[in-house]
Amino acid sequence: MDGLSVDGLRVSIGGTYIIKDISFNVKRGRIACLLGPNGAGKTTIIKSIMGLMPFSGVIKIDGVPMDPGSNEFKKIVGYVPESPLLFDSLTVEETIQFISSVRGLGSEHSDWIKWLLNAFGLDAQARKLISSLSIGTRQKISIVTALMHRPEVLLLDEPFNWLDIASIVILRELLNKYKDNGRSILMATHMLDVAERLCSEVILINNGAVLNIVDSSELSKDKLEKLVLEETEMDKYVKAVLSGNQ
Ligand SMILES: Nc1ncnc2c1ncn2[C@@H]1O[C@H](COP(=O)(O)OP(=O)(O)OP(=O)(O)O)[C@@H](O)[C@H]1O
Repeated sequence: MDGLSVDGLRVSIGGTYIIKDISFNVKRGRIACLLGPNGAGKTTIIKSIMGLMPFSGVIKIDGVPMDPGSNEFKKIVGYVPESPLLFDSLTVEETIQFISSVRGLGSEHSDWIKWLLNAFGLDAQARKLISSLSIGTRQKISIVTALMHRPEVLLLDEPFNWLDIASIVILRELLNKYKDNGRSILMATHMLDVAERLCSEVILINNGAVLNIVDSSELSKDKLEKLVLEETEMDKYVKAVLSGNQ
């Protein structure tokens, strides 16, 4: 099963490589989690795969090299950015209509979009301006807009941020189903409980490089916390802080 593959990804800013020759793949039917400290490079990896940052390397979907900026790529990929990127002056309804029109979605998508809006409790917000909504509600709209064209590959940057408990459970189960239907999902997260429940493999990142890729069937939550702290050497920092005088 092919899915998403990333080969030799490098990102240079001001002459310094902030992503250094990273390679991994996310097969169909798998969820890979990018885990690592703040500033490790998780968002940069996702943004470069989306074509939002200049990079070198090869991105393939199902074995086919893709140009991240192309329409073909956008049709098969869904993206939830670190913070919702929406137009403040549109209503929720207009936002959905706008994205449907840009993506050329026809009436065959209507039931699925209605289902998504209902699942995240957005029906009642239809006439409200984006600017008037809470950050959690904007995040739900960002998730709906990433899913409405039923993409084969999902790139999610901290998708659970700001969500209430019900939405966390709904998104978690939705992603599980999505994975079981043979899609590939790459997700950056700091939430170890989510990683433990959802991820097929954990890609540990630090200083712009892959430290390790671990199949999560081998990991319990406690082990995952220990693994992330030890592999990134954050354990030394945590010990030093906690053993200091307060
Ligand atoms: N546009 C930019 N200009 C300069 N440096 C950048 C830029 N974007 C990212 N970086 C640097 O690249 C490194 C990786 O940042 P990135 O946002 O990818 O980390 P992250 O793992 O997603 O962190 P977090 O967990 O805090 O979200 C950081 O050192 C950051 O300062």
